[in-house]
Amino acid sequence: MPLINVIPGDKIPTAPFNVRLPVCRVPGWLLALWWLLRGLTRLTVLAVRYWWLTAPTVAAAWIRVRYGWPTLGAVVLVLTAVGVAWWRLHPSSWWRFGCYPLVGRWRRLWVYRRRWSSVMATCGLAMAFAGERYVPQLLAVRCDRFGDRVTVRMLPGQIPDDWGQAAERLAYAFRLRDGRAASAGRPDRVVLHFNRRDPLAATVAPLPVPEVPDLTGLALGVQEDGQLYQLRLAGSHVLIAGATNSGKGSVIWSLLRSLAGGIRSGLVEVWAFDPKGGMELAAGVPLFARFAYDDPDSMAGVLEEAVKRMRQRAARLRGVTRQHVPTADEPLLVLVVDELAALTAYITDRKVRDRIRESLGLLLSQGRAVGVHVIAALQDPRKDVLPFRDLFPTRIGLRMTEPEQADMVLGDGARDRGAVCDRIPETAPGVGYVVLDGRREPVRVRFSYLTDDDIRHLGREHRRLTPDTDESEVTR
Ligand SMILES: Nc1ncnc2c1ncn2[C@@H]1O[C@H](COP(=O)(O)OP(=O)(O)OP(=O)(O)O)[C@@H](O)[C@H]1O
Repeated sequence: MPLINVIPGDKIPTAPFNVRLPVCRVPGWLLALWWLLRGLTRLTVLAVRYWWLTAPTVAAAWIRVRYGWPTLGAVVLVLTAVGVAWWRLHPSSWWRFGCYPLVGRWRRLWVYRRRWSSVMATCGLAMAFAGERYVPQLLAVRCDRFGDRVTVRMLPGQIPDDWGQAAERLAYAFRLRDGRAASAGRPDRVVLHFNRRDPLAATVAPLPVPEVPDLTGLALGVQEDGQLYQLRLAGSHVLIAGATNSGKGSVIWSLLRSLAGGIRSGLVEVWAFDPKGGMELAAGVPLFARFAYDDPDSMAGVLEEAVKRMRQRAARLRGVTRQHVPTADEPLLVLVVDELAALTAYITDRKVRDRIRESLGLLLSQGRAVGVHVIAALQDPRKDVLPFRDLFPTRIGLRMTEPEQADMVLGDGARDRGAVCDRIPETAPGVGYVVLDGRREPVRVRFSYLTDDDIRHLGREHRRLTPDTDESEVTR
């Protein structure tokens, strides 16, 4: 038995009452006094810990004894009126500072505290050491409109990934459906996110188009915590993976919309490839400098032109700068490919396929520094379908059909850390997971959705202003 208990968890006594028979005779009254004192101390601790319950109860009892029922009724009435007035006049502060803190305390006591030890044991998060049992400590519960954020102090030896794997079981144990774990500011803590309602249930309307696109943060959608999701295109290529109808088109169009200001001014040049016959991208033709579809041979030719342009640019910039800065003379070149696998795997003509693969490999490995970026969507992320998966620094995982596909797209262990792409319902197109800089756990995002009218309107409002803009010329 160690001399000092070094485990910072809640210790569970092996039996409800640890009564040890005294070696010497202790008088019965002393024993009774001892138990009474212990009971009183425990009661005081509970009264202080749950002051938000005990303080109003004591105050109500005192008013009732001192002034009688009518006064107590009047005080309750006034407090209710103040609450209602606050709610009507300033609902956001009422929810934030009045309601949710109280609901959080109540849920901590009633939902979590009550079942904590048993749930920790049944979900495999409790441990035994030196004959004693320990459970992780429940530190705080915060509520908002969508669910609970539960902060826990982990036991030594546990990491947030252990909690990520158990998160769904924990959610069900606490009678909720959706759970995931995220690391907290301190290394001994983990935050469990349990949702009652999905914050991303509603479709996200198209976001405003900035005059000058910020390539370090293009706003494409909304994150689960309500913040805008901003994608860093500078120095990156983007891979969008998802099953059919998962909303890949909405990611592409959100991206094109955020770039539209630059397309109009000539800072950004988009070359679009739509191997599925032009169905997906045709509505935005006025935005594109090149639009290749249908014929694999011509698409291979356009890709080779892009490689040529990249090489010329690299030769010009060599020794001048290490990162290209877009100008109207030398714009950012963005290659958008809908269904990349149709170029890399499904083409039967081997020669054409090899030409395409070679060009793509060169663009992906050498394009970033010289302002040539590839944005590609695909359904099947397996390596034999997309050999250059690892050359895409930014990856987006939408709804997928197999659990292991999340790891293929977002990196090993992504699913255990919460990217459950296979669990995204078919009723939530445009919802996906992304990995943000400096965040271990993938973040759930909903991308904005542009209808065909929105796309046509975008094309009209932000069509390229350079003199060569002519749909018949740019469409191949
Ligand atoms: N972000 C979104 N928000 C709401 N609904 C969306 C969103 N994205 C797509 N949808 C809906 O889902 C349907 C399919 O979307 P989309 O065509 O973008 O999927 P996809 O993954 O590109 O499919 P495919 O692989 O067949 O081309 C759309 O017609 C639209 O109704």
